[in-house]
This record gives sequence, structure tokens and C-alpha cells, in this order.
Amino acid sequence: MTQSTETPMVELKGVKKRFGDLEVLKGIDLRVDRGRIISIIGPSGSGKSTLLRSINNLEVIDEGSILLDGAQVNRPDLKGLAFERHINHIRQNMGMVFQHFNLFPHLSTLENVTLAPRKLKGMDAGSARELGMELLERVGLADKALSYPSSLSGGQKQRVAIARALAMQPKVMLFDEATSALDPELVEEVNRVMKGLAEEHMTMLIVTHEMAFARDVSDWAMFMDGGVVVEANTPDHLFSHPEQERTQHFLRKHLGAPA
Ligand SMILES: Nc1ncnc2c1ncn2[C@@H]1O[C@H](COP(=O)(O)OP(=O)(O)OP(=O)(O)O)[C@@H](O)[C@H]1O
Repeated sequence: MTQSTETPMVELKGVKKRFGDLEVLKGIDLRVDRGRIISIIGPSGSGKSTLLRSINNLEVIDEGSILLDGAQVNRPDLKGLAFERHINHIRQNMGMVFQHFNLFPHLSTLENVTLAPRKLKGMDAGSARELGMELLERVGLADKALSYPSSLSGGQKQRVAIARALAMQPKVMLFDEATSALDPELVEEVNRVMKGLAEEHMTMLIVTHEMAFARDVSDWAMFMDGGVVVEANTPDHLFSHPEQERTQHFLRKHLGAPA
């Protein structure tokens, strides 16, 4: 990918993370420019979720650095309240969508979406409602504003989760297997919302097992295995001409023979 000279939206340099004896990330370098969409693919256990969780500081890395729009995310120098404040600030700029939607069951759809802007940004009720309705409209669920999560399908819940993440007006969206827990017929409605964000040039990092979607939506695809980036290229190139045996094997298994 041609690199611009502007500050990358997300940048990782030599990121390492271990859990006990297991080194899960073995020195990851990654640069994501503003408005780019990166798909992260790879076998189970290769470290994809750990990578995304580290970017959002849900995991504390052991070595290296992570920058969001030029600001250091990992801050081992900060402790206690100063660290909490820093993390809150970082998380306001990064929306994360998980495999399991984690909506609050006792709040309506609209309240789920408006909770963070009200609590964390101190937005008044009227403005939060306006923003919430705009976002629910965007994910095609304005008519469900007053419904509770228990009455929604999995695909609808995930669309609410996306609206909720967007409510903080983040600079980056991180998707960790957002469609893996959904019945196949519900995947497309969530993919459509993600494609809509891509068209609006939202910067996105997408961990997915859906190769066709990755090929379709992303500017750049990286194949991880064993805690390292084995290959990274444009999806057209990576999916059609994988050069590494490990990538080829994985893609053969998931896509059939390379195109
Ligand atoms: N909190 C944790 N404590 C201990 N080990 C962990 C923890 N989180 C992840 N791991 C281990 O780290 C490795 C990488 O896990 P990770 O979830 O990042 O992989 P993944 O590529 O996202 O896999 P999948 O596609 O199955 O979600 C796995 O061996 C996993 O068991």
C-alpha cells in the first residue's frame, strides 16, 4: 500500500504480548492510514483478538508501542487515576464491536446507544436522543428505538452494538469477529452496515473469518499465524497470489483453491 506522509491513524511498532509462557504477539508492526480498512485473517489462536484488544488497551502489551493518531496508547508510565483518565480518552476515540454484543438488557435500544455519550461526554438528553436516533437510522433500526435487546434478533443486536460504538464518534472502529456468532442469514445485514461505514471512509480494523467479505471490503489484508504477520498485501493480491505456504494453506481451506 502506498504510504502517505500524514500521521497514521493507527500505528503499531514491535508489539509483543505474552500470557505466561505463551508469546501471543511476537513483534507486530502495522500502519493504518486514515480512512483505510484492514482485514486481519488467520487461524484460531494466531493472536488476532489479542492484537485488537491490545490496540484498545483491553490487553496491556509487554513491549513495543501503539499510537492512535499520533498519541501513545500504551502508557506504562501512567498509574492509577492518571492511567484511567488516559484509557477513557483513548477508548472514546476507538469504537469496538465484539462477537457477543454485550448490550445492557435493562436498557432500550436507544438508551444503549446514548448511554456513553451521556455519561462520558456529558451530552444533554435531547442531543443524545437526536444522535441516538440518527445512528439507529443509519443501521436501519430506528423503528426499534424503544425495544429491549431481548426482543431483537442477533443481527439487530449487533447493529445496535455498532450504533453504540459509533455514538462516541470514534476515529477508528475495531471489529472482532462481529458476525461469527450470527446465524448465516443474519450475517449480510451486519456486513451491509460495515460496508456502509467503509464507503464513508471510517478507518476500520476487522478481524474476520469471512474471507469473501475481507476481500470485498478491505484495502489491505494481513494474514497472521503464530503471533506474527506472515503476509500482508492488497486483498486482490493476497487472495490471488499468496506467496507463503502458510497463507496458501489457510486460504485453500477457507476459500477453496486460490483464484
Ligand atoms: N487472557 C488470556 N490468558 C491466557 N491466554 C490467552 C488469553 N487470551 C488469549 N489467550 C491465548 O492466546 C492465543 C491467541 O488468542 P487470540 O484470541 O488472540 O487468537 P485468535 O487468533 O483471535 O483466535 P480465534 O480466531 O479463535 O478467535 C490463544 O492460544 C489463546 O488461548
